[in-house]
Amino acid sequence: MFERRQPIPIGEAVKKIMEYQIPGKMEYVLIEESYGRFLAEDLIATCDVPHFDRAPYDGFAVRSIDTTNASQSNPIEFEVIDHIGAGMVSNKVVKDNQAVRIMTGAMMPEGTDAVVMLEVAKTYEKNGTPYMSIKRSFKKGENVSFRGEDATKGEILVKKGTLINPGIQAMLAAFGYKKVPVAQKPIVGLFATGTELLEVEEPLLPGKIRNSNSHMIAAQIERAGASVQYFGKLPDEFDTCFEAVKDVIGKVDLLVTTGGVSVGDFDYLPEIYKKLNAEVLFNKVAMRPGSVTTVAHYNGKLLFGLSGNPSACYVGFELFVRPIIRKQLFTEKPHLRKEKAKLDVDFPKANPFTRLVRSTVTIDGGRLRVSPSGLDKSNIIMSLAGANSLMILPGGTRGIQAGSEVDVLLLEDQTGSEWPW
Ligand SMILES: Nc1nc2c(c(=O)[nH]1)N[C@H]1C(S)=C(S)[C@@H](COP(=O)(O)OP(=O)(O)OC[C@H]3O[C@@H](n4cnc5c(N)ncnc54)[C@H](O)[C@@H]3O)O[C@H]1N2
Ligand code: MOO
Ligand SMILES: [Mg+2]
Repeated sequence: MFERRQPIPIGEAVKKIMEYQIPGKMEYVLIEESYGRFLAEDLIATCDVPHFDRAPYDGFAVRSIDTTNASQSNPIEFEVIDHIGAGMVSNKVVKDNQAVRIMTGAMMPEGTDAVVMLEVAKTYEKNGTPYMSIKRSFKKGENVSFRGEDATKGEILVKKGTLINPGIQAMLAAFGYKKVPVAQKPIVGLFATGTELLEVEEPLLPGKIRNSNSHMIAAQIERAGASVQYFGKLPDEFDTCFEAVKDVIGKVDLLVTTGGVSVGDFDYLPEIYKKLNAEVLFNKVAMRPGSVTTVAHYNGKLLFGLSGNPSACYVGFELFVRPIIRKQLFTEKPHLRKEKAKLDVDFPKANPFTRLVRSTVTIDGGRLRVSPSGLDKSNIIMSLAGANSLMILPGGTRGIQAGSEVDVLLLEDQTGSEWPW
């Protein structure tokens, strides 16, 4: 008897997956290798930045009190007693009407509390001794970059789970993190199933197609922040697939398969889950494409049976695999970022399931606009190239008109959402 599957809403399916507590793991990598990784600990200031008062301009370090009476009609003269650049430290103590010629980044000499920019000082020599004079007063602290103005020791600056960007690289260096605590990349095992599949380099044959999904998913796994362990393609043969799947489960953190998950005579994933005695969390989701996406739990591991249809596979990955990867990377917002956008075209046909349309979001006058990036069928590959988002069209009895506001999930954005539905 044919077993009819019971579709569950997307939000419920995501929830079932996210209930699995798969703890993230930490490792240390050299700062040179940390760009693009996720912080495994809060980034804390290990020192004040800067850790000394310094000059933000090229000029003269003075005691502001000596400048009080300076004016256009009353220039005040200073004897220049030392000359320092960044990295140099003056050992002179600056006294009444004395100054140190100082360059940007150099430490303020003892006794000084203001910097006169080169442009406003008149310089000259008297008997071989350098002097300078100014025609305006300077306040205490004027033109000084103070110790700790950028960061104070002990301050929490970046939260655990944040993607390391070039700015964070600068901070890590400034605080002396030669080794950076980052989230270990979860290892995602990957199989493509299908007797019809050819390798990329093989010539086309009748009834056969090139295996494009494994390359697509490998890239999605990397985009999500994990490592892919590709185990190759499998023919649609039960025993071969069962043994192969069983064999690798212990070697990976998550296992993704593509194809063979629907109700066809050669779709063996459902039977494989049964024979493994895996707990199937769901085998039908009320969405298009990707309705056949099946997720099972076995021996502490999640097994993701993504559809063989390329677009269905792609969408299934982004909705269900990405967040569990991001969770293991300590991200607080593991889901795709959800925003509102104005729809550019009509979708007159009703659909009972929520549709996730591969789309292109553009920014127009500061507002998001969205249109499909190509044909909206689950067996389509080409619409994926221009997809920077998934437009969410709620299921129902009516279509949706151009000009309506719709939700979009942004595929390239790193901010994320806590919980989309
Ligand atoms: N009677 C029913 N038939 C189908 C149903 C259904 O509910 N009842 N669901 C349809 C839906 S929706 C989808 S989506 C597909 C899902 O099929 P499977 O996930 O079992 O995948 P396959 O049958 O193995 O392949 C489907 C399709 O995708 C191509 N494919 C597979 N692997 C790859 C790959 N690595 N690279 C590129 N293309 C691949 C494959 O050749 C097929 O054309 O089932 C519907 N049927
Ligand atoms: O799983 Mo299918 O993708 O709904 O067309
Ligand atoms: Mg099938």
